[in-house]
Amino acid sequence: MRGAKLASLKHNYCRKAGFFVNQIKTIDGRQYYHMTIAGCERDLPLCPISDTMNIAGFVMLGDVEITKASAAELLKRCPEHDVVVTAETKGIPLCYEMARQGCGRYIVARKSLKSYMRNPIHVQVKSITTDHVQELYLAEDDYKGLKGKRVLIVDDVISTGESLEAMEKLVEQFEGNIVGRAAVLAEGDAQDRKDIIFLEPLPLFSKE
Ligand SMILES: O=P(O)(O)OC[C@H]1O[C@H](OP(=O)(O)OP(=O)(O)O)[C@H](O)[C@@H]1O
Ligand SMILES: Nc1ncnc2[nH]cnc12
Repeated sequence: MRGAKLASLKHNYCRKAGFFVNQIKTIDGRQYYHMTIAGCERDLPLCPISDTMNIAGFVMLGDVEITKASAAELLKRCPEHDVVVTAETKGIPLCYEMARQGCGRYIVARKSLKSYMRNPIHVQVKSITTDHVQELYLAEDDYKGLKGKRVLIVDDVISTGESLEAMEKLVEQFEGNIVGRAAVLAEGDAQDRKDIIFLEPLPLFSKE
C-alpha cells in the first residue's frame, strides 16, 4: 500500500504523533492497539490483512457505549442534514444512533440483494478488509428519498476511501446533496484527508 501511514509493531512508532508511543499491548499472546475514542478506552486486536500489514480491528457492533458516545461527538462536528447514509455492515449502529440523536432518518446501502428490495440499483466496492469486489445496493424505497435532501454519509472507519466513494456514487445518482462525510476513525492515509470529519486517526501496522 503505497504512501500508507504505517506504524511499526517493533518500535511502536506513531508517525502522526511523531514520537515513539506505547500503545501496543500484548494480552494472552495477542497484540492490541490501545486507544481512546469519544472518551471510551478500547484495545483493538491487530489482524493481518496481507503478508506485510496488520490493521487494528475496530468493531462497534455490540458496543453500545462507544456507539452512543461516537455518534454524539460526530454530530457536534457535522453540518445540518436531512438524512444519514451508511453501508452495511459495521456502519449501521453508528448511522442509526446518529439519526436517533439527530435528524431521525437513515438509509443503509446493502451488500446483498434481498427479494424485498424493489427496483434496486448497485455500485461496486472493494474495501481494505475484503479481498474481493462487493456490491452496494439501494432499493427504490430508499433512493427515492434522496432527491434534493442534505445527505450526511457516515461509516465506522474510512481507510482507502473506496466504500465512501461507492456511497457517494449512489447518493449522487439520485441527486442527493452530500453535505458531509464522517467516520469515527480515519485509517492510514485517510487521516490526511481534509474532506472528511473524523474523531481519531488510526495507523496501519507493518509486520516487519
Ligand atoms: O475505506 P475502505 O478501505 O473502503 O474501508 C472502510 C470500510 O471497511 C469496513 O467495512 P468492511 O468492508 O470491512 O465490511 P463490513 O462492515 O461489512 O464488515 C468499514 O466498515 C468501512 O465500510
Ligand atoms: N481497522 C479496521 N477495522 C475494521 N474495519 C475496517 N475497515 C477498514 N479498516 C478497518
